[in-house]
Amino acid sequence: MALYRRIPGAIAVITLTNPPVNALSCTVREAIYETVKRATADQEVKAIVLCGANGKFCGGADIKEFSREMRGPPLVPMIDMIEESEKPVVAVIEGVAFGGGLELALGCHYRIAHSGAQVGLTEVTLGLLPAAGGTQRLPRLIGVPAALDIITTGRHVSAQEAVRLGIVDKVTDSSAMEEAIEFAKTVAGEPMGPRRLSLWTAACPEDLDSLLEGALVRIRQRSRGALAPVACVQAVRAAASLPFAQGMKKEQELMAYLFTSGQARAMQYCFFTQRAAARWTTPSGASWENTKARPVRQAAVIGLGTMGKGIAVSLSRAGIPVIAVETEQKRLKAGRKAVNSMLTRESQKRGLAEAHLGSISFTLDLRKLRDTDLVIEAVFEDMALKKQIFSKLSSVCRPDALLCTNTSGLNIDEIASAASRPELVVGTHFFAPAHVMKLLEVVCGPRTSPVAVATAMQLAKRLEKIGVVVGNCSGFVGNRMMRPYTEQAYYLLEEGARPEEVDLVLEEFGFAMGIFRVMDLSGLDVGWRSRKELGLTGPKLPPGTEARSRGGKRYSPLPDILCESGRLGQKTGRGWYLYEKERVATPDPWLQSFLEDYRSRFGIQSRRVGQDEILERCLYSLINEGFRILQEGIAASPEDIDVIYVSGYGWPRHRGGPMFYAWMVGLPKVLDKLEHYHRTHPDIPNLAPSSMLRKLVARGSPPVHQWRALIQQHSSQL
Ligand SMILES: CC/C=C/CC(=O)SCCNC(=O)CCNC(=O)[C@H](O)C(C)(C)COP(=O)(O)OP(=O)(O)OC[C@H]1O[C@@H](n2cnc3c(N)ncnc32)[C@H](O)[C@@H]1OP(=O)(O)O
Repeated sequence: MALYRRIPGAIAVITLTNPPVNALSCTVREAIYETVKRATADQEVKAIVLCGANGKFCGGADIKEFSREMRGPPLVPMIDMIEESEKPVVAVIEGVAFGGGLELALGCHYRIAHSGAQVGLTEVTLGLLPAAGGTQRLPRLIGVPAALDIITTGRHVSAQEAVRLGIVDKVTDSSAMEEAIEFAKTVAGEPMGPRRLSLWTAACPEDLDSLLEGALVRIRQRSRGALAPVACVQAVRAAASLPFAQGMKKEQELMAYLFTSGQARAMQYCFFTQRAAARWTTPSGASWENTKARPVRQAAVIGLGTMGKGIAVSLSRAGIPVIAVETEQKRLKAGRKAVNSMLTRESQKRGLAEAHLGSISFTLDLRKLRDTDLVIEAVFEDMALKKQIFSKLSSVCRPDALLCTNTSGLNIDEIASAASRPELVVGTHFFAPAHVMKLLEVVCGPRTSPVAVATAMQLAKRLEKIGVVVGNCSGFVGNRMMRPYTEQAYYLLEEGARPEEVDLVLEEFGFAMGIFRVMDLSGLDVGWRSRKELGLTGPKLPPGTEARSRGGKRYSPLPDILCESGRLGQKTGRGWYLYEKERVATPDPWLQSFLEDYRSRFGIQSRRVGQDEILERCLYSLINEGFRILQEGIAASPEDIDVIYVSGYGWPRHRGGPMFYAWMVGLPKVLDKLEHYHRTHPDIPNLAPSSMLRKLVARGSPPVHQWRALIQQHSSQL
């Protein structure tokens, strides 16, 4: 709702009241209409102040209403009504003014912000555009180039930048409300015509076409295939070239097209699932609601390799004092230097004073961890080494200290077996670079206690990461699903495709990089090392093993052969591609003839592999593994899998995540295709459709949010 009160000085104050973010629900819109009408009709009122309750102006339209039938007054005429008011309307921006919230403020005649506030036209992140006049008023207010950037990225703009750009008229460190009231008194009685943005003309550069073309190029690089940012560019073009009323018409047309699109649905699904992941539960009844996290006042990181350094920086950035441990003086020195320079860059970028960072001390002595609340071990993926460390930690750390292992796939329970308190051992799978990537898989072993899970999830929140609770199995959720995906990519090469063909299909789907470019970037030796450890290649491979088969299943030795010949990816200048200019991947003629030789050596008839087959075999095999993960209770819900893929594996947000995508495609189609590919490739068992997929199809393919109820009938590893 919106509360109305009159205060001395002939001011009407209208307060949006809809916790937690004062979203513009149907009731709020009705109340705004009513209260603004009341204020404009009241002879005693000379100016109006519009604010939000609880220190937040407004988080925009109520996203929950998007999936229901639209009720109540629409936003556009409501904002027009405010702009048309003869009495000045001053918006008090505290906390946030996002999406429709900022559009509402742009309809006001003045905007006063608190220094801690943020503004933004965030609609594009929900697959929409700012269709309550935002695409037409913002360019008129701050010019086309700056508006184009804000509208197409949906980025959050600080109050300081907002005042610099002219989005707000004033920023204050003290009470924005008091400032606005005093200001409103000074402008009462002035003509408001010049303050109506709809009457302004957008300042536009001469080379408008090249500005817009440049934006489209950046959009294609950032989110290929996404409709909303392209529509945003078209709407801003209208603001630059058409009168306001026609621009508004264009904005509405574009919105009508986006609003019902699958992409908008997918992105709104991502918004809610990301928040739902924090509300973890386990079948034992433990949950975020009934389990208290232990406070973490001091943390330690063991190992200052790539992951350890990023984790230490993340902790420090969250204001947590860190003790960083290494085994050798040389490594300690190099680690300290790297961490300190990362922190310096970080504080410069964020304008943070050092006081806001947690201190980091460096040591070779594990005994220094005796008072630590939480330790994150981040050494190499070597089970024996990890167990040794956990055994030592058990004797040096406090009995209640939480012991976390940063592993991308090792058995948490085996690591925990080396600790004297296995219930306090939890997996924290960070993603590289750990101070940048948002995802944290919190891996729960069979003996991990709810308190350990709660503390790790709370830590994720403090580190501004998205924590997702997963069960213990090789590769957990994310990496386990990657395996069949990468394997299919190798098999497609064996059968006749080229790396650039596979990558192009995946990039057109929306991944920033195809799988072969990703492997070249991270280094082919990463997978090689783990295949050697698993005895799939290298010295542990039993003599006489068939080259293209392991345990009766198809195996591709292609990546092993590349590694053996020193092609490790970007770092060696060649991998699946050639890198003559640093980081620029070009198709390599050598690889082409190598693949031809390989096929003829193994008697493989090369064929033209179509784009549909590339996409289906790669994605459906990954999705199929997702269904198996659900069946085994390794993930609590399909939504959790989708959060993992969107926030940690570059799955395009406008496709919602693999499980959501499967549902959008149609589960019967996914099942049918998997059956087909399994029939034609019986030596690839993971193409056999999972029983969970069959079950969902048999039940009429219910929407994703209903799967959880079906899953609960199965076993759970959580
Ligand atoms: C007719 C079409 C018109 C479209 C124009 C629009 O306005 S589209 C909406 C544009 N708004 C946004 O994009 C803002 C989305 N919200 C946020 O970015 C953040 O929630 C926040 C406002 C920055 C607050 O962040 P914080 O971390 O403090 O809290 P949460 O994100 O956890 O949110 C708290 C709960 O509030 C729910 N919520 C947030 N925004 C909205 C919203 N606009 N509509 C409905 N609900 C919203 C959020 O889901 C959380 O709910 P829980 O049930 O507690 O999970």
